[in-house]
Amino acid sequence: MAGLSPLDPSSYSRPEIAIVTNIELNLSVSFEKKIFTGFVDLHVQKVQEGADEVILDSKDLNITKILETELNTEVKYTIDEPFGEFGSKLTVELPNKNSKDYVFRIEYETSANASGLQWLSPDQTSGKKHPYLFSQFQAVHARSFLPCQDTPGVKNKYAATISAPPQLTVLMSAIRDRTRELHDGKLFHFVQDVPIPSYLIAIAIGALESRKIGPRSHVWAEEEIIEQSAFEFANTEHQLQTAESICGPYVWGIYDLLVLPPSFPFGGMENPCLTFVTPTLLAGDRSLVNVVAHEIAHSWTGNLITNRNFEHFWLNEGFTVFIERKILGRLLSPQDQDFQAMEGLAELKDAVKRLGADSPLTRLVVDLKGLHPDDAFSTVPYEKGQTFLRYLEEAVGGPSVFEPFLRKYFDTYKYESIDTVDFKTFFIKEFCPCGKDNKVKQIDWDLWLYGTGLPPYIPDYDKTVGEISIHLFETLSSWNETAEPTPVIADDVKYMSASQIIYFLQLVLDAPTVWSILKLTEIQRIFELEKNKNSEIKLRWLRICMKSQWEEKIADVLFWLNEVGRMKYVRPLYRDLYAWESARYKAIENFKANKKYMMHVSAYTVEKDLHLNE
Ligand SMILES: CC/C=C\C/C=C\C[C@@H](O)/C=C/C=C/C=C\[C@@H](O)CCCC(=O)O
Ligand SMILES: [Zn+2]
Repeated sequence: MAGLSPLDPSSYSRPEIAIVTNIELNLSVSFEKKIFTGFVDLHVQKVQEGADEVILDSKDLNITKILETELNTEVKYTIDEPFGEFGSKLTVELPNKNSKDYVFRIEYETSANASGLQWLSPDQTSGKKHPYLFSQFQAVHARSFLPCQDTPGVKNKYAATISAPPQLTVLMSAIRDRTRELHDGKLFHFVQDVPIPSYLIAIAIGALESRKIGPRSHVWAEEEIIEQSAFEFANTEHQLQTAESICGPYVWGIYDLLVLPPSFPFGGMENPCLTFVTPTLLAGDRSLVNVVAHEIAHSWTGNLITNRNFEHFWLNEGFTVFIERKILGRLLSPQDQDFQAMEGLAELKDAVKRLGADSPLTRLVVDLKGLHPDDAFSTVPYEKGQTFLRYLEEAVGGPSVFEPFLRKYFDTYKYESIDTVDFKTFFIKEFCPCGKDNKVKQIDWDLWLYGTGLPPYIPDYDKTVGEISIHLFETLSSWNETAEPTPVIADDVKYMSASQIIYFLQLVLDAPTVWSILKLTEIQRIFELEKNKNSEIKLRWLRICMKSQWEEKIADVLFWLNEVGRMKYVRPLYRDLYAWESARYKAIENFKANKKYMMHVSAYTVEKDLHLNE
């Protein structure tokens, strides 16, 4: 497929011929031009005897010169025509040299429309005084920031020197080493000594403040939300210690959080040493910190052991959700752990319904040949993946057997990139399915890994925590609102947690019947939804309103769509508006007007949701 690798359908790079072993970036930022300029030193090792080129990924990069620094000679290179959203193949000639090792200095600049970078003007920030820049490189956007082997099958240490205007702070997914004042700016130096895949390189530059929230953690944000952020994430160290008690030592030194502007496209991104989070987590009551537990879990699953390519994304995400819920189970209760899984299952059912039960994208291991990872993304690898692991855990005898296995798995494959067959082989070796009735022997690996639709087995989750939501849903479902007085008062629901309200709303959203606006008005009143700051509640509430075609609420939806860029919220709401014929035009006009403020990945996917590219 247009020169893409047989080992990774999302990358041109061929590490089996010559591999990048270390990255040293030296860049300066221009907010005026929305570009980075400078060079990167790529250390390259010949793998195949007789190899005469190293193949890299690049996207919209303006490369001006490539030098081999030890020979101090300019080398020849070619940049192929871009193919779809994958960028261009960059082939660099290996000069004739006796040793296997090379250092290439690539002089280049990024482009103003780099798909992995989001540039904000001062008026798009909270402080309104300074510009802001942040990155989101997963799955394959690192190539729009630097030429590299942009496949998770290759892991590198990296160092970076970044120069920026004096009022701004640069942060990266690495240890902050030192800062130097220049006459016209500041120089920031970073070191990441644990090998990571390119998608975990990350950068943010803005007028940032920090607060210490634990012995190895700071939270970073613009001044306007720093106190709120410090409050929301105050329990981070507790979560980290709980994760360590499950997974083993945390190897990354620091665990900082950066609260980004609202256009950040995901809930969180597990950038090492510096998790990126959306400000939609700032609920004011710490009710959405499960996302932080998720990102902390990635410190082992995804960041230490990494999917070899994105066809095995469930190895990153299914394991991470599974560990996230174990952390919450330890911090809250086993019943809460199961409740979270029930909520996740409801989201999985929604996704399977939307994609179609026979869609290849509902498989745990997907085929990405010719398909961009951003187009394959859904909750399936997360929730079907965690369900599979829960099933495996039950099959081998429960957590007391499975957790020591997990620690051995982490220890065996740490710092490596693996695929599903590696995991299966390791599992089978550990739990030798010898006996006839052995549950391990009965595991239908092919059905789980390559079957479409919902998981073949759904665990019998403890329903204690969800009972109140189910009861409320049933009461309101059977209420004849035109003839009977309301069966629920605010007192009945005042002790419901945010998660219980979310689950109740999810049940309403998934109900086969459409609830009347009268009934919805009642829900709005008893939960005081107009005042609620929890974004998961808001998402479900607004989706319910769209399902019931509550005309007046369209304005609220559009307002929120223009405020946040988190795809988990923006995509379903745009799809809902599109599905409602009389709201469709408004949705399309709104999107066209606001597209320029969205990050590439959000605009790219919503454009498809609105069928604008057909
Ligand atoms: C089977 C899917 C195959 C490949 C998809 C891989 C990457 C897709 C790309 O779009 C990037 C995803 C990045 C995700 C980052 C964070 C998520 O865990 C957030 C989840 C949603 C949210 O809470 O907002
Ligand atoms: Zn994740």
